[in-house]
Amino acid sequence: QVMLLGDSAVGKTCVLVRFKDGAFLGGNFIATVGIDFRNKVVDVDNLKVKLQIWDTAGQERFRSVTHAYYRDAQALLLLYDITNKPSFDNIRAWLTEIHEYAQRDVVIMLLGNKSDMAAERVVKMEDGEKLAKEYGVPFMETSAKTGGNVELAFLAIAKELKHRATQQPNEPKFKIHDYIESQKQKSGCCSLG
Ligand SMILES: Nc1nc2c(ncn2[C@@H]2O[C@H](COP(=O)(O)OP(=O)(O)OP(=O)(O)O)[C@@H](O)[C@H]2O)c(=O)[nH]1
Repeated sequence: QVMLLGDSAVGKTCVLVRFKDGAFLGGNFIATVGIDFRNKVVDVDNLKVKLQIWDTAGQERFRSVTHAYYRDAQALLLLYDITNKPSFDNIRAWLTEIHEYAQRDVVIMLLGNKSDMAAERVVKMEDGEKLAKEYGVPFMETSAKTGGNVELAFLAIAKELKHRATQQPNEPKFKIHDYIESQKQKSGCCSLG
């Protein structure tokens, strides 16, 4: 199981819909109530990995509902919105909650979403990178609108989980940081090959 976490309106539902259906939910913002999930099967080195992805409500009043699901998650995608400073400042509080409720070896990835909104940006990419480094978690900026890095975020998680499940003693360990660094698109844009 993979869980999406972060403040309300950072784009958790949109990132999931982009990954699942390849589309962008523009227009009216409809806050998630409680928790919702979608499945997607991805190919990892010719092996099918089924991701069950839980989309949680960012609003405070649903916190007690979502806490109950943390311990079943193998991976957590923690999102903030690059145009919303408080959503970035709250990441530390999210990480504290994660350490309190999630499994100790859970895979965590930090995502700065809405990278397409360059004109409204208030959180620098370096600040995201710095915070991620401090906590030792992989980081990338994503855009549910253009699709930038969305697929990569889930694929990196799927690869990591597959390696954990099938790791042979003599096999080199999968390095999620290196994989992401070699694959990621630096800008939010989409027109790469
Ligand atoms: N430009 C742009 N807008 C986005 C992006 N992702 C989400 N949005 C918009 O941001 C708003 C909130 O997106 P949601 O995905 O519903 O947010 P959420 O994090 O699921 O919110 P909660 O369900 O309350 O936790 C919507 O109006 C989206 O259209 C993005 O990458 N780029």
